Amino acid sequence: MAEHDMIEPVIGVIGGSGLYNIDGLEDREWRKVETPWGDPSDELLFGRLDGVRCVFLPRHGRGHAIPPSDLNYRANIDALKRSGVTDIVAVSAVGSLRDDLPPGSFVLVDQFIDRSFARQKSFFTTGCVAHVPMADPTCPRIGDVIAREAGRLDFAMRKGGTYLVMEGPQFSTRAESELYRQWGCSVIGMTNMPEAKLAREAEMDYASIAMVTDFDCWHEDHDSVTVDAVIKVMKRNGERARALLTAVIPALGQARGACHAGCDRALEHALITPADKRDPELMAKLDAVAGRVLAR
Ligand SMILES: CSC[C@H]1O[C@H](OP(=O)(O)O)[C@H](O)[C@@H]1O
Ligand SMILES: Nc1ncnc2[nH]cnc12
Repeated sequence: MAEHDMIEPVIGVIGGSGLYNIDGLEDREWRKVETPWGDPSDELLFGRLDGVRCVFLPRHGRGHAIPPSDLNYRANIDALKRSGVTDIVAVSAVGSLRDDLPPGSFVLVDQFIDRSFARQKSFFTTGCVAHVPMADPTCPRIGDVIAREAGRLDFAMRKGGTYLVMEGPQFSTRAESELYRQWGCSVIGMTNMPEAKLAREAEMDYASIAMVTDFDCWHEDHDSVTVDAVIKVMKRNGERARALLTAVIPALGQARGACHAGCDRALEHALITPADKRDPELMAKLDAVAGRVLAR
């Protein structure tokens, strides 16, 4: 896309623990989307909110049956891209690593430390190598819109924070939790990587709203984190996230030019394998993710 072209954005929402649906969608329809990377977590929910096209995907599937390490992150991102999504708002439950982010806090994440290790992290495997920039892993344009709408709703949200991605599914040990605090991390979760990396490779703008459910295990006034405790806070967080999305989606959906941060052109200078050395089978699989740059 050239910088002066106008687009009608399509907003993708990836719902994490506690968010399996979104409110107020017109023309709603759950549809199966096939991808060359396998099956996404579930069918995708298509619809419109105030006329803005949006597509919702429950990250762990409806019924939350898929753990973080078994999620097919590539299929999830490809399915959204294939469905026309331009902007992704990811919503996730997290533990807090800071005293001033108690359960119930919302954080607009702007950095990640990726400690996950048992996942497929790239669309670009042997046969076509690409290295996209990740210095700023989230889209500041989407972040500004979320922060503005949160402000309008009088909704407290911390702008900026580092999300430590652990492999899981077990929660962290106290020593790990203390280490991540020393590293200056704000929150801990299990899913935003490789999701954010793959969104960047697929040239989709990605923002992450982290909803704090617990103090992980470092906090002296709190016991170890348990799923029961997490679920109690998660229900309330989920309701508030749905209210926020009802405002954010129509605001993000206004016609716009290219992203000033360049997220939608991340592959522009990323491919290193020359055209005549690329694997045709892999090229076919990359049709949705990299079609813009491979077509020329
Ligand atoms: C239910 S607590 C642990 C679980 O919740 C988070 O999931 P998501 O990021 O999809 O909201 C965390 O990453 C774990 O997968
Ligand atoms: N403490 C925690 N650690 C990892 N993922 C989480 N998701 C919610 N709380 C979490």
